[in-house]
Amino acid sequence: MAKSIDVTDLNIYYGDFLAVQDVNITIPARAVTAFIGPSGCGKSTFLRSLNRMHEVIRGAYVDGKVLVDGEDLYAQEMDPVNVRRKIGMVFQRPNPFPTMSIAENVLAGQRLNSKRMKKSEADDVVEQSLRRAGLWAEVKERLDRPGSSLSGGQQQRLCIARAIAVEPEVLLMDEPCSALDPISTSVIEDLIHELKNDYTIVIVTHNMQQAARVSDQTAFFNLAGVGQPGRLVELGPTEKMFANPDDPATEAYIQGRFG
Ligand SMILES: Nc1ncnc2c1ncn2[C@@H]1O[C@H](COP(=O)(O)OP(=O)(O)OP(=O)(O)O)[C@@H](O)[C@H]1O
Repeated sequence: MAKSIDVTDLNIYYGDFLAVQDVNITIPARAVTAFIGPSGCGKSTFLRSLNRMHEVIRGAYVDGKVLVDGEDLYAQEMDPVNVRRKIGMVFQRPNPFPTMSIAENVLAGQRLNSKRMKKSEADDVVEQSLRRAGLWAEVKERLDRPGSSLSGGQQQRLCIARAIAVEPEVLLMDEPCSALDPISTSVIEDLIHELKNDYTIVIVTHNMQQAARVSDQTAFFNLAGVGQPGRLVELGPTEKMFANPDDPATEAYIQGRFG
């Protein structure tokens, strides 16, 4: 199920503006890769290029290659909708469909893919996805209540359940805990740890402790200067990146000297 991602010479544009320049990176399967770096260096932009969400913005495009287990995401015959099904995304603010029930929220991806399911099959997807997202015990008695009736941390786990219900190969998470309290954050971090047995996970985070806790490898992005594109400065095993990075800018950022 989980797949590795190989990015070669990727440039990412918003119209004429080159936001991220010349990224080369391999993201391994069944591991967590963290993207860190100061505001505006292109972490979210790069993340969105990994499931073709970037091009949803008018005038936005990329050049270079993104291969998922050798398959070119940007090949002409590749359907972006299918790409987004295989490479799921969880956003900063929990965004369940507010009027849909908890169960319908979990099934929303399936419905979008117009997958017809028997009731028993749908019930099974709901239960399994909520179990995997660590939310089942808390919501099993109220599956028909609206998604908006849950707390922020529960809503984020519901969004994770929705993302994994379609059995993606990769899970992209853009600051998934930044709107959550410390207890919910810790629940989500445990969940990430659990999910990496089956998924390729990429997480953008501003929280250095979180990157150190949850990730196996860390990628540090930075800007060469104001108005310059973001670049991948250093990539390495998380322990090494935090204890003994090669680049002085990585060290300065991790130590909180800028950003
Ligand atoms: N929709 C957009 N249209 C034009 N430029 C954009 C758009 N979104 C982001 N940018 C620009 O692209 C660059 C990278 O932004 P991005 O949001 O990817 O950075 P980031 O590292 O994720 O920042 P943060 O940590 O603050 O979320 C910035 O210069 C930003 O202004």
